[in-house]
Amino acid sequence: MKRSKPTKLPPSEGFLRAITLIRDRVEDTNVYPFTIPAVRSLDTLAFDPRVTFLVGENGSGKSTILEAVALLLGFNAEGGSKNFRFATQSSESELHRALRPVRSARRERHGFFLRAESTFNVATHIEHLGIEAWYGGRSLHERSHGEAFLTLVEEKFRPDGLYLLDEPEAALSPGRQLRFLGHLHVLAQAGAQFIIATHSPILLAYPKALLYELSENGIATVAYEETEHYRLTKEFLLHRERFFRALFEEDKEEG
Ligand SMILES: Nc1ncnc2c1ncn2[C@@H]1O[C@H](COP(=O)(O)OP(=O)(O)OP(=O)(O)O)[C@@H](O)[C@H]1O
Repeated sequence: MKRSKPTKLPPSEGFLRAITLIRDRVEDTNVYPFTIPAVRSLDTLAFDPRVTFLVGENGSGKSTILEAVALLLGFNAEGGSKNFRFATQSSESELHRALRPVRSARRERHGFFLRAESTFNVATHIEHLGIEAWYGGRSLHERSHGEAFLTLVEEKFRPDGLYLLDEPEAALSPGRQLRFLGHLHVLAQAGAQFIIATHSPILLAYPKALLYELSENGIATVAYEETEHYRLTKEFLLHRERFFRALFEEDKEEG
């Protein structure tokens, strides 16, 4: 009798369950980053085992929290894998020193912290290390921003990896954002964990994600359709002439 191969189920746990703010370790709540409402209100922030998004207005604290998680887990502040040790300008906050990670029994074997502004520096460091062969055999500098980013995802991201991404959409056209979502889904279903700060209504639509919205009121879970990003983009695409009427009102008055 022919036996079917046992299917290997992906692990149900992620690597990082949560982060907890230890208030006793906060020296001064009146200075950055504790002046940011989302940081000030942090207590325990639980992550989805697969995909968590941080969404919110510019300056709401997404990058600050993502960077603190990266430093807490031992990533280079400016991006890259845990083996990357380059720095161009040190500007990280002290938040990671006041955080405690709540880890699962699983340990990530791969990982990347990518910030929008440092894909270029990550590419430079890869060249410096002479490891382009790992990234498709061609310098990441010889690719566009979006191509370099997708090459990293396609060549380097693994199911046993933890990935912290800051505005990955900055590099990607809408079509490539969809392609990225395809990779994200395959990797997440196979066991990878992602924590992503984003403004993209396309990425945020990923149906299996946990969404946190950062605002003046702190940080709270939110449904996709309730995010400002979804509502504003939808309204704009459906009724852009209304927006233009309101936005360009001044022109009319002056003319
Ligand atoms: N090194 C720093 N020192 C002081 N304030 C800072 C520093 N870095 C950021 N801030 C301030 O902290 C707040 C949160 O910044 P952060 O970069 O975390 O926001 P964000 O939600 O990621 O914004 P964006 O969507 O524009 O990337 C902002 O008001 C910013 O000006």
